Amino acid sequence: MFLSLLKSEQVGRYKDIAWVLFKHGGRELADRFGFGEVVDDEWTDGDQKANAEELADDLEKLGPTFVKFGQVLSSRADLLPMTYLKALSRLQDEVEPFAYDEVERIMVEEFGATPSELYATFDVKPMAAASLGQAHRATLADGQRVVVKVLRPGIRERVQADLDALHQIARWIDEHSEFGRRYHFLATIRQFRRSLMRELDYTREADNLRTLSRNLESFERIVVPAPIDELCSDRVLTMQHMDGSKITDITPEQRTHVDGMKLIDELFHAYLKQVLLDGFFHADPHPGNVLLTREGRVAIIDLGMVGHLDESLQENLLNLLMAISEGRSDDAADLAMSVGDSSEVFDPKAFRAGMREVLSEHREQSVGEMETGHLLMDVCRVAGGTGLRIPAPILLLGKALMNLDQIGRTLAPDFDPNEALRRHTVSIVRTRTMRGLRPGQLFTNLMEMKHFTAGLPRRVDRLLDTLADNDLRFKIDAIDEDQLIAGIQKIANRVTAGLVLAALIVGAAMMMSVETDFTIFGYPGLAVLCFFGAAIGGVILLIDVLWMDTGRNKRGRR
Ligand SMILES: Nc1ncnc2c1ncn2[C@@H]1O[C@H](COP(=O)(O)OP(=O)(O)OP(=O)(O)O)[C@@H](O)[C@H]1O
Repeated sequence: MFLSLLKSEQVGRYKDIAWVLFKHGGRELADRFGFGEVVDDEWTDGDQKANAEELADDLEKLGPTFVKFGQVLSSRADLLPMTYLKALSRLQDEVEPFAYDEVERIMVEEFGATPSELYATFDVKPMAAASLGQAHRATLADGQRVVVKVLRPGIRERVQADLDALHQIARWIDEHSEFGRRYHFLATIRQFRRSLMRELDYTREADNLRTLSRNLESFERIVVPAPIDELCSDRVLTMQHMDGSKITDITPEQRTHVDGMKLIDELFHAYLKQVLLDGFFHADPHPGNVLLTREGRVAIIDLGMVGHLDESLQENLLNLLMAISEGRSDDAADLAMSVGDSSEVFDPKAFRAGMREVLSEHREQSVGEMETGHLLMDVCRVAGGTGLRIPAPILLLGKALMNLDQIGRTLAPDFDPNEALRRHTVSIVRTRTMRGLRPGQLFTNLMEMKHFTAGLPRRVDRLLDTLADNDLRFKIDAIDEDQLIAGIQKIANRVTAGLVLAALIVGAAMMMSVETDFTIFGYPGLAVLCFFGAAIGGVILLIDVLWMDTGRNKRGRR
């Protein structure tokens, strides 16, 4: 057993982690490790909810790395049922704050001065204490209100040790279980390590705030706090204070003061722009990270976790979202398969059937119930269940859109995300075209796909039937070289004759003004002869053209 390979002081921690994973990892793993029957297949909804809450509690007890791990798992619609995703999304990381002495020590180490020397005021009591850091209210010398986030002391070392343990366990699971082969646990942990290590560097979060703020500057109802550069380091982040309440906490009275429909529409548009145009998006827009400011704007905070999409994934995702929102299940399945990575056990037939079922279920929903995020999460669930691995940014996006659906319900219950998706996508495609991002292909895809795909299944069906009957024939019209050359020669002769006739006419016209004794009908004789010559030649050429071409057309029809 792999536990025997570890140092004795690590064993206790590994055991705790392994136990939680196996306890909730399903019967397959539990059996494999001889823990007995931990999970029963015949769960009722109530059992499942209770187990999901228990998983959230167990992860919380394991500490900050696992609280973050739970938050990441909450986007894995391909791996876990919705009840679990919901329980994990609520995972609280309100933990015990650390002492102000530590804050002071970190400030001195980072900037060589204490908070009272660096800020005009600094609230000793933290406004929030999360697993990775805590936030304090402060003001600058010019009176500007700021929030100062300070990284928890010793957190990097602790997270590193936990990640090492998770890495070992994940590798073991991948090598020894069907579950691991299907879901590539190790790849998930590697990615988790990368994103968590980035979250532990506040200079990155400051960069993310700057980038998002720049990308969203055209949205007048959206605001992103600006970092205060001279008071930022990898362990301290000072940024503009956003004066407002969390969307989840707004009162019905506050709601009447804002145009909820416009706000959510702009927020939705901003998200689509982040994902489909900028390829850089806020990966954690849970309602607690979105504030409604006193001026009636939406503030986006906590840019610790961001998602990146390259251009080709953006394009595929755009087409996938359109196919999903229009209920074109076969197109959506094709697109998902082109972005996904098939495991050895992938079953395309079951995937297509699942997609059809999910999209038809959602088609029956009324406008108010439509949830794009939920829909995308369901697509990921079907993919995971049939062995198709969906890229992490799409999973993150599913969760982000689901959070937006929730924010939408709070701000404007009548908001229709599907309609908004279609409307904003058109403007996004236009901007992509103007920016020169593979415009032709994308635009054609979007605008023509609908009509093209309507007839496509029928055409493909017919083609496949013919192939199956071994009755596919090709008709090839070969070119007769001699005839082609004769034809070209004829064209050349006609063009030359035309040019000579044109020259005669121009020459005749020029001679009209020449004074001469030789006249015909009172006009210069040479000019009149040239005109006649040109007219007779023109008529002959015309007859030749009409005669020959009509004859060829008739032959062609025969
Ligand atoms: N710019 C800001 N303006 C106003 N309040 C803020 C601002 N930044 C953070 N806060 C408050 O501090 C809390 C913690 O901040 P934030 O979510 O960024 O911390 P975190 O440690 O990254 O949390 P999490 O672990 O949930 O990601 C927020 O929920 C919010 O109440």
